[in-house]
Amino acid sequence: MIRLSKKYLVWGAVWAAVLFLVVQVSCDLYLPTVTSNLINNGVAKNNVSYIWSEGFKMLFVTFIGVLAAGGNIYFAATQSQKMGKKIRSALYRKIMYLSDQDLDKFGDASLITRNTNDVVQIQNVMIQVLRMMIMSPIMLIGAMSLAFVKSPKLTIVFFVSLVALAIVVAIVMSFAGPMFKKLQGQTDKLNLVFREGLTGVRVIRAFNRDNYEQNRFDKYNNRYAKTGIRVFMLVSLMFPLMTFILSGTNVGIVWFGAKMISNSGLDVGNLVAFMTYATQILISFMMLSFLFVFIPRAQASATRINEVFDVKDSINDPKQPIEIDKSNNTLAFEHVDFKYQDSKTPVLSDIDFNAKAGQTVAIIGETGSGKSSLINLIPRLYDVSSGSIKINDTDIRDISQKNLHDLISITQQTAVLFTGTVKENMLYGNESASDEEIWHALDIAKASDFLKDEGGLNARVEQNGENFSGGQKQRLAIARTILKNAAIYIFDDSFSALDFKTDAQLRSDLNKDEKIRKAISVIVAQRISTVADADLILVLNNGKLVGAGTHKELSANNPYYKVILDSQIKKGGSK
Ligand SMILES: Nc1ncnc2c1ncn2[C@@H]1O[C@H](COP(=O)(O)OP(=O)(O)OP(=O)(O)O)[C@@H](O)[C@H]1O
Repeated sequence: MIRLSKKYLVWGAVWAAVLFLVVQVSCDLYLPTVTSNLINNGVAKNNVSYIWSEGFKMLFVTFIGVLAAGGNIYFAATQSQKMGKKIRSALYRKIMYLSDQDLDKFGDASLITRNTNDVVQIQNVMIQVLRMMIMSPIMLIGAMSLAFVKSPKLTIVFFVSLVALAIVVAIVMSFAGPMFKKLQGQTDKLNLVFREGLTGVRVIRAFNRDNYEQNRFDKYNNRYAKTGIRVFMLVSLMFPLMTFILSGTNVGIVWFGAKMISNSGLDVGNLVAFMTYATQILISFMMLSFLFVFIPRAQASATRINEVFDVKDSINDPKQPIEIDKSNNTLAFEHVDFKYQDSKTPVLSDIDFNAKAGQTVAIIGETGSGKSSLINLIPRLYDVSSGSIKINDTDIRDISQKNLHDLISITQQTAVLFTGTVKENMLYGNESASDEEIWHALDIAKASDFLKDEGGLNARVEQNGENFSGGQKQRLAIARTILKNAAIYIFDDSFSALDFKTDAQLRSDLNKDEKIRKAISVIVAQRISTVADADLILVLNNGKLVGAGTHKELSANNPYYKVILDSQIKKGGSK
């Protein structure tokens, strides 16, 4: 937490909070002395004018104390909230740049909890730290010194109470700390199951698994509630115990104080002041104790947040990047091997091919043969394990990621749309595109007809594009890809959701587009009809390149291609 505080607190504001607090505590500490004077010199001696003047003094000091408390609360509240805002924002930025591998490692649900619930824990504790953690020690030391001045003998009473309080706090803390850590982990699990339930709600209903999923959710919910009940019962136990010790202390002070008064060893006013100091001391100690119980919870959250910040970027920019522009580009895979971090066997082995501007490369192969893995290497979503990928004879690891991403336009296997309007989604591909250019891209992607009925470019896109069908979403994603001015266009199984006729029409229109005709297109597909026109067809089998050539060449002499071709002809596929 110290690390996050150092980075995200504005120290000028923190000092202002401290300054206001010092004023507030000074006022609080001065008040019992004024009370004691008022009783000893005013009430006991029947001096009405002294009572008035001390009374006004009390009001004035209280007023200043209230103002100072307001100032402190203002700075403490704004600083803790701003700190939360900055952490959330920095964490979001970090998450956006995490490699796919690291995203998989944390999981979506955990990253969401870290950026919401964990940050809130820190925020909540920080406001208390900026008040109690500073106020309590000052109050504790100030009240103890002043109480000691009033009566050194009576001080022994609350020393005994302090030891009792310390024992209670130590016991509670030792149990509560680990429990709070466990609670945060269980929040992750609960979010994960909830998220899965939400996204899979249709599947759950279709398979009649409502009860099964409900039980799964209840299992984690019960675990979370059990830990929560235990830890909060434990912490709540501190209240009555502390009140008991506080009351015992007051009884002890009154008992010994009364004896001292009867022996003329103490004034009544001093006893009243002493009791107020004793209450201040014990309350400060209690506040400090509560903080020490809640700090471990925030510390657990801070550790989880720092885990994300500490992830070293596995995909790095070169120190001296080579700039590549978009004209007459080439793309080459040179003996590329690739293996996912946690898997033992390589997903791709010895992939080798070349393409130049104006050519279309198609990749075909059965499910799981490595097609998506291959194309994910081009924008460096993952880095090759060995070999190299080159654009214009330059290794893509020697190009800045910004430059590389600028060269590439990609449609992923699952179309991703963002909440907003269709136009906003289209502008993702090209911020400065005119409406005319957008309609041109939508025309090629065969998305304009249904869009006209939906309200044109201003049609709403709901969360995950759920107000569009799978095929419509896919077409919008294709249009966005086309709209971008790129050197390499990648379509990962993007045409599978289209019927044969639309698929053929779309590819034919794609080839007519000036921008795309001059670029390299990489198409992943399952259907022979989609890949048949490509300049180079790569046949993948189990991560190995088992065929490369044109449709004509491969149909004549490649057994793997022939198997796919035969199976599709038998099924009634075209070509
Ligand atoms: N993130 C990942 N971590 C570990 N293994 C993965 C990951 N993604 C894919 N794989 C594995 O890599 C292999 C190739 O997967 P890939 O998605 O590249 O195949 P594909 O040919 O595109 O399949 P499909 O036609 O079904 O889309 C599969 O065995 C898969 O289990």
